[in-house]
Amino acid sequence: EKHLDTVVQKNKSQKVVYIYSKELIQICDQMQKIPCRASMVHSLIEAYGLTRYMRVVEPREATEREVNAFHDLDYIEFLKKISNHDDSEKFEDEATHYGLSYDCPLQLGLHKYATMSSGATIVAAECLLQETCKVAINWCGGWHHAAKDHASGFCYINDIVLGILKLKEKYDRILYVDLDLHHGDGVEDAFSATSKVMTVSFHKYLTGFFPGTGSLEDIGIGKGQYYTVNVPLLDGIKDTEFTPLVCRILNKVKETFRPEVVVCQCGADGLAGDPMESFNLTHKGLGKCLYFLLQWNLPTLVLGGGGYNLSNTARCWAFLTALATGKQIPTEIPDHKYFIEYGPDYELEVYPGNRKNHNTAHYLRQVYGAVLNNISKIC
Ligand SMILES: CN(c1ccc(C(=O)NO)cc1)S(=O)(=O)c1ccc(-c2ccccn2)s1
Ligand SMILES: [Zn+2]
Repeated sequence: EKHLDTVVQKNKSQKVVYIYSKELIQICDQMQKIPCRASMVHSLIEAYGLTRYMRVVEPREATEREVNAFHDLDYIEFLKKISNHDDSEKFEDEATHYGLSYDCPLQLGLHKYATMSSGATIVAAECLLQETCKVAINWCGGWHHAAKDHASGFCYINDIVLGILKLKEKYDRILYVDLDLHHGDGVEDAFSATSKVMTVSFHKYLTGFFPGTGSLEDIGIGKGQYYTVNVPLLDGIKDTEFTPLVCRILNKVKETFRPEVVVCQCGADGLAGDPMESFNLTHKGLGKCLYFLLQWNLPTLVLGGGGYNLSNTARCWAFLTALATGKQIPTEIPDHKYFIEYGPDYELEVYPGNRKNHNTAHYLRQVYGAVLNNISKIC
């Protein structure tokens, strides 16, 4: 009896946890800036038959207590208040005060969306805490810009910070890796003064490009000095430069910081073909970065984020899901509800464009040298 129980337990701990429910997808589909993206991602993962190799776990809403562990009460109360009024114009001024304007449009059900997508990340973190899995995935999470007192960059509640606070209940040293095109400012700011959470962000850094933070000189403060790592990059970077840079830096981070758990934000707006028209990455480049992290065999929380070419984002995250489950998937897109969106080739591949790469070898050597110099200061 005991033997069987351990076998079952072991088997469960091998499976990747995949956070999903019809309600979660239906709510996330309503986000104006990424309409139906949640459905496209889930449908492709299901069409590739990957859900059978994962333990599907339903999310719940983040509780007020969990949300207020990071966010200010007045901001969350306001979010709740305007989310249920369709005449939100009368709150215009207050809305702007909380960052709820152009780039974080007001829409009905916003509060429910924010608490569901962050509850999903918290449930994923709980699965890692309970050691019932090694890898937990929430493609509806990864909202790295949300600040404690205001919305920013399409992000309302910072599910990543809430997930890390949950992991802190058990783990002492937590590594956060941000592969999104944009700087993970909200997560960095939350932990810039502590040496217990190391944040490493790879992003486009150019005057006037959102959010404008994340320079080489941005290394953390007080006890957190050197536990914030920023890798500022320029337009046009390709897998061949991005992947080795990421892996070499993460290798040094592992040696010095010795993380016990990893949180990886896999924003897909750095892919070739994204409307952000910045980086020139493919799903394979991001895949090699995630694969490198998974080889550490540490509990790993995998999250989504940006990604505005919806079919490329679905291609990428289906590929990363297959990689996490150790399954090969064919390059032909399987028939499913959104098949038509994958034309004209109907294949998994995302091909790099031939946009100019502004990252010279000299520039990348400078950045790499400065970053490694900072990391080596960690005792
Ligand atoms: C609100 N902004 C964002 C949007 C997304 C992100 C993001 O994905 N972060 O990870 C960050 C900031 S913003 O002001 O820079 C933009 C608004 C609309 C943008 C856009 C939309 C489509 C194509 C190109 N750009 S960028
Ligand atoms: Zn982004």
